[in-house]
Amino acid sequence: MPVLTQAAGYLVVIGFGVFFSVGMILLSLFERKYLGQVETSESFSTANRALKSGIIASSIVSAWTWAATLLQSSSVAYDYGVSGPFWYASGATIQVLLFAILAIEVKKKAPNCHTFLEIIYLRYGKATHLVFLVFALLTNMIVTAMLLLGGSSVVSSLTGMSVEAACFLIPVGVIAYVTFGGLKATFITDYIHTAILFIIILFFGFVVYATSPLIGSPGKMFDLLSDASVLNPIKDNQDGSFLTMSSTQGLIFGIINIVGNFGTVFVDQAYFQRAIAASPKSALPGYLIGGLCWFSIPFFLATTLGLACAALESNPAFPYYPLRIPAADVSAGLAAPTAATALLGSNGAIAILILVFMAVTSAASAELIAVSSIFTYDVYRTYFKPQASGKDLIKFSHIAVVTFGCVMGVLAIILKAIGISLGYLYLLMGILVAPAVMPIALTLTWKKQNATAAISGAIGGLVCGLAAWLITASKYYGYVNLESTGGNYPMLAGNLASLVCSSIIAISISLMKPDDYDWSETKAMKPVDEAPTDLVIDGDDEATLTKASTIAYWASVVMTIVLIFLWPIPMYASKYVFTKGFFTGWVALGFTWAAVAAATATLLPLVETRHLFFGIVGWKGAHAKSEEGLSGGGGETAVADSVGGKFIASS
Ligand SMILES: NC(N)=O
Repeated sequence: MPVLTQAAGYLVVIGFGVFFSVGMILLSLFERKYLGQVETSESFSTANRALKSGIIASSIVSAWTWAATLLQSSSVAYDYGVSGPFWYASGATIQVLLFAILAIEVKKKAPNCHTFLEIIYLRYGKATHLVFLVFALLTNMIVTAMLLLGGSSVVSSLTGMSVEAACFLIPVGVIAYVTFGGLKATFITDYIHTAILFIIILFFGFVVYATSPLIGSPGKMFDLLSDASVLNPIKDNQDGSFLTMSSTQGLIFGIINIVGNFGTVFVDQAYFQRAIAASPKSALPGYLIGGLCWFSIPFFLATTLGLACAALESNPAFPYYPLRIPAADVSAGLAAPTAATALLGSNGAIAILILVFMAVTSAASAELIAVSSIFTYDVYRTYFKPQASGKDLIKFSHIAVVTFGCVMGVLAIILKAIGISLGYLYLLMGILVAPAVMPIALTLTWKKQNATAAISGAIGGLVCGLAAWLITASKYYGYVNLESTGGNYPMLAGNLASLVCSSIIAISISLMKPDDYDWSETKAMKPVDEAPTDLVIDGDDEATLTKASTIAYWASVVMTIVLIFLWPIPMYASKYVFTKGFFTGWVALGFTWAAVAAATATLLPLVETRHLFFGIVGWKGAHAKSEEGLSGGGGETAVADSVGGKFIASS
C-alpha cells in the first residue's frame, strides 16, 4: 500500500520540475541582461571549458549518482549484507578515478573537441565513428532507462502514481531546464541536487544510527543483523552472516559491478563532457575528488537503509510484516524505500522520494546534454550539415534534448512492460557497453591502435559477451528466460567476456599492424562559435598537463588497487565476521566519509566561485585577485565564472 497520496507524488515530480525550470529561465535572463552573456553552441555543450575542480567534482558526484546508486546498493546490502554496499561503492568509484587519466589525455590531445566521438572520427574515419556512435547512444539509453525505471518504481510504490505517468513526468522538468540552460544548467542544478542528496543521506544516517527508537545505534543494528543472520542466513556468506565481507555472491556482484561501470563511465559522453568543460588545471583534481566523494553515497546510504531493511523485517513496523520483502521488489530497488517507511512512516517516504527524485533528475540532465551533444556534433554536423553555424547547432541541440527525453519515457515504459527491472538492467549493462571500453581508452592513450582493431574489439567483445551470458544461463539453469539470464553466474560470465575479449582482440589486431598516430588532427580542432573559447594549450598548460598525467596514472591506479584488492580481499579471504566494535567502527567510517564528502562537494565550488559573487557586487579587489590562475582565452583579462563557465570581460 502506498504510504503517500498520489497528490504528493505529483507535487514532488511536477513541483520540483517547475521550480528548477523557472529558476534556470530566470538565471539565463539575469545573465543576458546584467552580465551581457549570450548563449553560444560552445557554451551550451562545453560551458566554455573553464570550470574549476570543485564544480567538476560536484557535477561528477551528481551525474554518477543514479537511482541505482541509492536503490540497487541498498538491495545488495539486503541481499549480501555489509559486503554489498562496499562492492557497490568501490566497484563504481575506481572507474571515475581512472577516468582522470582519459580526462587529461582529452585536454592534451583534443582541447577543443565537444565529444569523444569527434576524436574517433578524426583518428579512424567514418566506419569506426558509426560503430562507437551506436555504443555511445546505447550507453546513454541504458543509463537513462535505469534512471526512469528506478525513479518510477519508487514514485509509484510510495504514492500510487502510475508508472507510465512517472516515466513521462520525471524527464519533463529536466528537459525544460536543460533546454534553457545547456551544460551550464546541469552544473548549477547538479550542485543544488548534490547538496540536497548529502543532507538527506546524512539525515538517514543520523536517524538509523542515533535517534530511531527501532534501531538508534550501531550496536542495536549489529544485534538485529545478528538475529536476522540466524533467521534468514545469506547463502554463500561466512556463517550466513550479514556482518561479513566473506560473501561469495557479494564478490560476484562486485566483479559484475566493476565491469558494468567501466562501460557506463568510459563509453558515456557525460564524463568526457565534464573533462571537456574543465579548465586544464582542474580536470585531474575534479575527477579524483569527485570519485572519492561519490564513494560515500552508496557505501553509507546502503550501510544505513539497505541493512536497516534486513534488520527491521521482524518488526511489526516493517511494511511487509510478517513477510519478507519479495525478491521482485528488491530487484525493483524497493529495499531502501521500505526501510525509510518502516523507520519514519510518511516522513521517511517523502525523504526517500525527494532523494531519488534529485538523483534521477540530475543524472538524467547529464545524459540529456550528452546525447544532445552527440546528435549535434556527431550526427547533424558530421553527416548532415558540416557548415552548420553556431545558431543551427544550438537549435538542433534543443530539438535533440526534447526528442531524447520523450523517447526515453516510452522506452522505460516498454522495458517495464516486458518485466525488465532496474536490478536486471544494472547487471546487464556491462555486457552491452563494456566491449567499447578498451578501444576508447586506447584511442586516447595508445598510438598503435588501428581502426580495424577498434571496431573488431568492440563488436567481437559484444558477440563474446552475449554468447557467454546466454550459454552460461542455459547450461547452469537448463533454460533461457528473464530469470535465468538475470542470475549472478550468467551475468558474471557475460560481463567478463565482454571486457576481456574486446581488450584482447583490440590489442592483438593492433600489434599485428600497428598504427603510428600522433593526434595532430585532433589537436588542430577548432571551436564553432566566434567566442573566447579557442582553448590554446600553452607552455604552462602543457607542463601542468604532463605533470597531471603522471599523477593521474599513479593516484588512480594506487587508489584502485586499495579499493578493489588491498581493502576487501583480505577481509574476504580471512572469513572474518564483524564484532560489534568493528561494525561500530565501520559505520563511523561511513558516516565520517559521507560528512567530509558533503562538505567538500558543497563548499569547494562556493570557495572557488566567490569571485563571481564579489564581482557581481563590484568588489574590485576580490575580482582582480580571482583572475590569478584562471584560464582565460588567449591571455586577455577575464574572469571565468566557474558556475556558468562564462567569461566576463573585466572593464
Ligand atoms: N553510478 C552508479 N553505478 O551508481
